[in-house]
Amino acid sequence: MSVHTERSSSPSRDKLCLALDLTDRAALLDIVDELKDLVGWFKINSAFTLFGPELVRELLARDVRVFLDLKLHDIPNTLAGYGTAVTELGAHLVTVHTSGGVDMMRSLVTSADEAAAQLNKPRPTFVGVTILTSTDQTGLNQELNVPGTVEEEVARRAGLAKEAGLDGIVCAPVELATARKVLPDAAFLVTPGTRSPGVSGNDHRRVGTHANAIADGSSLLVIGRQVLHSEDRRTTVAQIVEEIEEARA
Ligand SMILES: O=c1ccn([C@@H]2O[C@H](COP(=O)(O)O)[C@@H](O)[C@H]2O)c(=O)[nH]1
Repeated sequence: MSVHTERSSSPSRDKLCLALDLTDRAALLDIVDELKDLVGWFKINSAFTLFGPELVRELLARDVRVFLDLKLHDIPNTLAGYGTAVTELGAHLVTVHTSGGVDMMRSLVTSADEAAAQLNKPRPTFVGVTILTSTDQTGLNQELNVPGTVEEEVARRAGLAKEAGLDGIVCAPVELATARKVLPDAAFLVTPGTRSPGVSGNDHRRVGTHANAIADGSSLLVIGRQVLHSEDRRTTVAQIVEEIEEARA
């Protein structure tokens, strides 16, 4: 089995993913061109709905890594189809909801492994979304009717991801230490919900700083609005790079 693992020469670039939550195709590609020397990964959701696989190919042609944030959640047979499709497309990283269960997640991985062997190319890295960073303790217990603490539930779902053969998980920065205890050392831990000190966490309910997330073992910081809404995107990214470098020192 081969999985996308290639690394660039800049460690901080490898740790940074820009969430391209915008639907203007030209503006989106301009931002990628503006920042791709500093940012190694670019994530698409709504833009994929609008512009589809062609957009993924356009990003891949720019020699950046593509995070296709599909947050898959369906029956195992349907997930098998996705496993083949995302491998054929060449996405580097794909999300699936752990709440769909082990059989569902395993079906994605198995079909992607088969497609990768057939096509002689790596399959995407698969990470399981544990609890969305917009969910807090009250939301988990009262609205979703899930007992226990958020941290316990993240650990439980990380265990399901491991059992299903996923490569890692998505969690809030505050759960990294717990997740690292449940998962193998090589697990790929993706953390949205990080910000520079003093910057608004927006709709995230479980947030942390970029520096703390790196120090606690995040594999990839996913950052959108702090960069997209800033007056000078390059300066903002350069400042985040500094925070990452300091945390790694
Ligand atoms: O639990 C999750 C899972 C995914 N996300 C995604 O991360 C980015 C965060 O964007 P910001 O603008 O930096 O808040 C966004 O694309 C989400 O879809 C998440 O936030 N939480």
